[in-house]
Amino acid sequence: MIKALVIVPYKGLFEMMKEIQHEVEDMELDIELGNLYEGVAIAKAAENNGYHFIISRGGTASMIQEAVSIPVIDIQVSGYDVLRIITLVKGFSRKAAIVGFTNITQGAATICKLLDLDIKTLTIAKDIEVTEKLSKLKEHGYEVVIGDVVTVQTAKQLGLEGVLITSGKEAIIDALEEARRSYSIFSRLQLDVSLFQSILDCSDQAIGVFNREAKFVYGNECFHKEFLWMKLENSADIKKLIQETVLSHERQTKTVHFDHSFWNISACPKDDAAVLFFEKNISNQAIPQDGGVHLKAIEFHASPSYIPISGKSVMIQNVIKQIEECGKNGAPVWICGEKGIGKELVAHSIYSKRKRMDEPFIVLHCDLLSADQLKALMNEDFNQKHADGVIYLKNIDKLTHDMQKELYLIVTDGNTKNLQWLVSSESNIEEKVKNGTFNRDLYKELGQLQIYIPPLRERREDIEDLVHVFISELHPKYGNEVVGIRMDALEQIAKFNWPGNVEQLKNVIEQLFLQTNSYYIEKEDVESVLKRLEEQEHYNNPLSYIDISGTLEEIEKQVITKVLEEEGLNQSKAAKRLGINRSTLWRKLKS
Ligand SMILES: Nc1ncnc2c1ncn2[C@@H]1O[C@H](COP(=O)(O)OP(=O)(O)OP(=O)(O)O)[C@@H](O)[C@H]1O
Repeated sequence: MIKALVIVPYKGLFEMMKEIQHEVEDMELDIELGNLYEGVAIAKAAENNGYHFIISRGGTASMIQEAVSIPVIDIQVSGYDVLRIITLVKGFSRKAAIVGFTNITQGAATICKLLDLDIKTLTIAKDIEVTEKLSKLKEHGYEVVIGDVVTVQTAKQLGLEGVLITSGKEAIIDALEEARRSYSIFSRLQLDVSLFQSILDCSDQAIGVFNREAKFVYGNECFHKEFLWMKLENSADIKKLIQETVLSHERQTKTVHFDHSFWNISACPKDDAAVLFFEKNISNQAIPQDGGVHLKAIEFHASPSYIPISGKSVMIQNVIKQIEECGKNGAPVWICGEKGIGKELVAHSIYSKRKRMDEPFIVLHCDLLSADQLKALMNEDFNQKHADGVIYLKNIDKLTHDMQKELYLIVTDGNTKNLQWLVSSESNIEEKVKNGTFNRDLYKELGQLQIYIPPLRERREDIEDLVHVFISELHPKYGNEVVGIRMDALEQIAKFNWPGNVEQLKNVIEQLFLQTNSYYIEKEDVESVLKRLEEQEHYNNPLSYIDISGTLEEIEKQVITKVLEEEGLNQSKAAKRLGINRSTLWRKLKS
């Protein structure tokens, strides 16, 4: 049965509604009296009470429709209503005008013409025009104004006679008829909606709809099982993806790490919203859910950011040339060099030279990767989806023997022939191959093309460029107060040995950027930061502070003293660390 709330703006209509209520059997009608804002307040309070429609009239109906999401049916002003009111007004001796929207004035003008009546009709497009129009009428000697509730109220405020066009029974019956028609369409649609809803709920893919502000609109059953939509709304990556989709009107795909899992998300634009299809990334099978270190063993970069390689040295220019060549043919490339020298950056650059960049760039951290993870990653599903992707094996020399064998089988398997393998290693790998600690076959397979990046201390002429690039990169992160570095400060930086290479330089520049209070990084700032670094290096290198020129006993004593210092002179702790008992420690110190 149709359930409707009728909100009427004036008392007379309330009474008439009550009368009609008893004659209507197929509808449950609740009737309330409320004009304009009062009407809106009533509608809002009742919005969730299971009504199919709200029925109201004129300005009150329009305002309610803006405030609630259920459909509002307007009791239209009928020709009978206009005729009725004109018949009434023609008896007035004072100058009268009909003011209202076209729904009133058009019919009224026709009737006045037919009956040869001298009643002016004035059409308004917006409520706010009423006061101005009525004031003008008043200036021209009009005393009576006929219209709807707003017109009549304004007329009264201006000292004019306001006559309300009331609704007759026919208009109400028409409105109820419209409610019946709408309900039958609505019920059919409802059936369709629940059919589509159940189809979406059957899907084992999570599907969510978000509006352009990244606010949640809809989610299928699987979506609600997988996610809390509030969390998704707050994810910066997801917000960005939605906004890009809505603005570009184009389908976007991205791999996002969310809630301890990787998700391949396909986002389709739909009007002012984005429909997101979530698929668990296969690398998750390889990731234990304990959120431990293994989480970082596999990284998917849907579109790795392209950072230009800076440096004017011949050595680095040579590296750039090699990247151009290696990028063209898709063959494996072995990138070697010390830690933090830019091996991953070079790998990204090779990827960016490829014709197609829609395949992911997958980083496997070989020092964290387990055999199970490797096997799980390279399954059939992976081969189907990412057959043309790029895999970067970071620090391949850290793989165990068994894993090296496993990897060799994968690399030489026909299914992976279209993958591009990029590899990095720090140490001299040929030595390891010679002494049998690295698998010769695997090296032969992956090491035909090699790019060697020389340490930073061997190409100090690159330092100036790098420093300026790093300062400019820090502006968006921390603001642009620091604009450069003094020449003498730069000289200090260029002299340093940089055991941690470009990565270490980058970190030091960030540290200097943050601690500098002026526009330029000064020499004193650099000196103090580098001094601290040297002390740290010294401290981290145990042999550097133990004099090994003495006898074994003397060296042993130095080691014990150092450990004691580190343990805050706590003998028990020092003895435990050294694997001796307390009395032995005491005896060795005394000797
Ligand atoms: N020539 C360069 N121009 C600009 N930035 C560079 C350059 N070389 C390295 N970098 C930056 O230095 C940082 C370290 O580089 P990257 O991570 O590629 O080194 P890596 O050799 O792969 O390190 P790891 O020791 O982790 O294997 C990165 O932020 C990278 O962007």
